[in-house]
Amino acid sequence: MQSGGPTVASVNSISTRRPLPNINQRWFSKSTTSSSDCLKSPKSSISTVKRNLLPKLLIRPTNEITHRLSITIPLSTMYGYTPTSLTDPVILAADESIELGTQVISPGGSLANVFPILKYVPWTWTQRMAKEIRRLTEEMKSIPLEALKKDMVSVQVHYESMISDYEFKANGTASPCLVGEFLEKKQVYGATEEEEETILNVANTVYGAASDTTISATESLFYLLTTHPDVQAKAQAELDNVLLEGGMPRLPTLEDRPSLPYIEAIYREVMRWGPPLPLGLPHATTEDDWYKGYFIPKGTIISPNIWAMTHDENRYPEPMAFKPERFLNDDGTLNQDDRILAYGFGRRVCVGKHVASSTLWLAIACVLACFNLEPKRDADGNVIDIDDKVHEEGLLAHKTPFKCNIEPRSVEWMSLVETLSPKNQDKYN
Ligand code: HEM
Repeated sequence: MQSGGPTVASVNSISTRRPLPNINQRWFSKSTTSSSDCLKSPKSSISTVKRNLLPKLLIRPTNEITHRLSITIPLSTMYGYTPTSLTDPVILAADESIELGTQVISPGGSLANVFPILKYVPWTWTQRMAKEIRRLTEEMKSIPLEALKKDMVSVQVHYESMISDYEFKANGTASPCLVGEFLEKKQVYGATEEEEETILNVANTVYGAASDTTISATESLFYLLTTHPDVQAKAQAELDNVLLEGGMPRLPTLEDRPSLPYIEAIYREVMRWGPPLPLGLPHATTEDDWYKGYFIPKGTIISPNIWAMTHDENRYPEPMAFKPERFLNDDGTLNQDDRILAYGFGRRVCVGKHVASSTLWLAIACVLACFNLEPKRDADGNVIDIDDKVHEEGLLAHKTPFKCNIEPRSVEWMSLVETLSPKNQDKYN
């Protein structure tokens, strides 16, 4: 548990009656340039990081990598669906729907948040947005659902007597997924329309909640590692100690997590430095309240200023600096500051925080084990400066794009990564 950090009380202290605490302009400056067991299981995180992240680092631009990692996990755990590219129709519909949705729910993002009566007036901006979001949400649901149903039909024909087994696809390539599990049980036990609707809505919520947040954290991760070679070197020394067996490398797994305190400290520091939702998600009070002399009427929209909490100078001196060491004791063990405020608080805390934590930890450990990251150089060999700007997209913060080189650390690591490439999967599995 966290020791003496910001509490839920400090969350309540921010009301619409009072200006938000002095949040750093960088997050919001428009002028910047450039469930089910599926939710608890780290398995999807492991295979996605290994198959979708590492081989791609050898060949793809980083923005595609961060998207691929972050989008594939929720889509595969919910629908067993693997998008083929960043222009996959599910991704396009989701991107647009999430962007419009976060605009609408942002405090001040819509007049209807201030004057709720406007929700009922047809042809207002909010009404039109809501209609468009509904259309896009239907697309996000129906495309992967139809793909999954097709696969399941072939299962019925092929494996009729094994319908209650976890073999969803005739070709056997799909991992178990929430919607598939439901459809399978429905064939055996039946289900009401309402139950089906609920499951599909859960799947959609997870996809919406999991993708952009993980993308944002992964962007911060790549930026911070690229600009901090000292942190990379320290982390790689720790990883080599655990992962090199007889000189031969192996990839990290979640079982290694307790043996790698510096990697854990990097995870905590990335989430502290760049909380993906700097102002959390807005909530409304259910009754009148007083806090430190401020009256907060029932129905007030409250935004927890997570960014201010993770950049509290008293708690985190030099808060803009990236220093994983702030989470370590003098003897190199982890300190007690293990509450990741970026996931929110209380009853509505992020339900996917364990999936996110496993995914991000594996991404940090695997990337650093296999690669060195450094800023790109121009034709004369000079380092191209990387700015520290971050921009907002709805409620989410994203690092502005930057260029970096991602090089395998050695021939041995490179060969290991190549074995994970999809074209080699059959050979090595
Ligand atoms: C870096 C990754 C992530 C961050 C920083 C993050 C952060 C958050 C935050 C701040 C909230 C709002 C909490 C509140 O209302 O106080 C939230 C809610 C939620 N998150 Fe996450 N999240 C992440 C990843 C995920 C993943 C991977 C999933 C699903 C697998 C997920 C599913 C959800 C859901 C369903 C909610 C709504 C919970 C509710 O309202 O009861 N999130 N998340």
